[in-house]
Amino acid sequence: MTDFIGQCGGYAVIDGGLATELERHGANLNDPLWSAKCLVTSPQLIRRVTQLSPSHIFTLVHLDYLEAGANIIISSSYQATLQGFEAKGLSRVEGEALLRKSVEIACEAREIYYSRDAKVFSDVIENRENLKQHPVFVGASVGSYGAYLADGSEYSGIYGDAVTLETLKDFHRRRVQVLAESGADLIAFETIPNKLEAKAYAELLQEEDIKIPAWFSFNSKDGTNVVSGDSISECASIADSCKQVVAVGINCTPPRFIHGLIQAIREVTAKPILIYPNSGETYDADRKEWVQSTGVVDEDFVSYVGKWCEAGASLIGGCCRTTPNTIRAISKALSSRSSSVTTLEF
Ligand SMILES: C[S+](C)CC[C@H](N)C(=O)O
Ligand SMILES: N[C@@H](CCS)C(=O)O
Ligand SMILES: [Zn+2]
Repeated sequence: MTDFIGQCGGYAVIDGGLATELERHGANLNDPLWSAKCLVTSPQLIRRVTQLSPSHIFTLVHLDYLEAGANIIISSSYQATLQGFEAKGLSRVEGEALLRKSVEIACEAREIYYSRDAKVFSDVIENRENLKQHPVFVGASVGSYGAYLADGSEYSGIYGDAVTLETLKDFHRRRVQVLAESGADLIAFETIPNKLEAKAYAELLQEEDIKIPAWFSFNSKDGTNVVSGDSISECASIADSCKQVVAVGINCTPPRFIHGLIQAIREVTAKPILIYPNSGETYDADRKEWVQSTGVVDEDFVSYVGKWCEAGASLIGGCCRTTPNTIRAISKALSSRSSSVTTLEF
């Protein structure tokens, strides 16, 4: 991850809200599968389908984020679980295929992005040796058990005593195995709401000898602890102790809480720190809608970026309710701090 960040110029840009963009393009995510519903019903909403007629051009979310400057795009598997698919009547084999599909869509978007960029560059630049293009990783999203519950539990982290370490490991095991073999560059464990789930992920990575790296990203609603009330230091320490974890951080958390959380994480790990906050709005899990009043506009969001870098973050993006515009602005803010770009071999 450190090499990748170096290739990105010292700071890597993570994409923005995926579900947010699907909704903006008309998807109704009021479903237990939330954004993963589109994997079952309309993958074309997530993958750009470029045909000759402009009326057939669908907005493709991954590609929009790449064009906005993202170095890491995160697959649509956040709420894609084998158990959730089975509840919809899909077989285990079909569910595993959909998990792979979520990563394949992101990898295809990266290919389209590279080939388009190559075409644009080759039209204007004769010497291909000089072509510069930003590197891109695909992260396979793993949302928490609370995300699968589809009741906003990833913002409480309270699962009850019946849910043990073994419950969580068994819940995630096959999904993690499938995603690890999907062609993704890393597994993005996102919106981790408590210490128990972090421990379950760390043990799974080791027990299953997962061959691709992972990041652990927690969420907070007070700037001091993760949402369950567990200490961010303890959570980040679990990530620090796991050899497959190559970055640790915070996502889907209001921007105003991020600075202190970066400082707390830096005290317990030397691994790269990632942050991709949400807009600061609140999620109404019953209505499956965001309450707009508490959010910040892109300008305010981006005004934090310099301070987050100074506190130690080196991977920065956005989560729910952020858009390609947010990511474009982050990319611009980071490029003024970056030291280099890579040369791409076509
Ligand atoms: C990150 S939250 C907005 C995802 C959606 C939630 N798990 C739900 O199903 O309501
Ligand atoms: N990768 C997910 C995170 C939800 S918290 C998304 O952007 O929809
Ligand atoms: Zn989010």
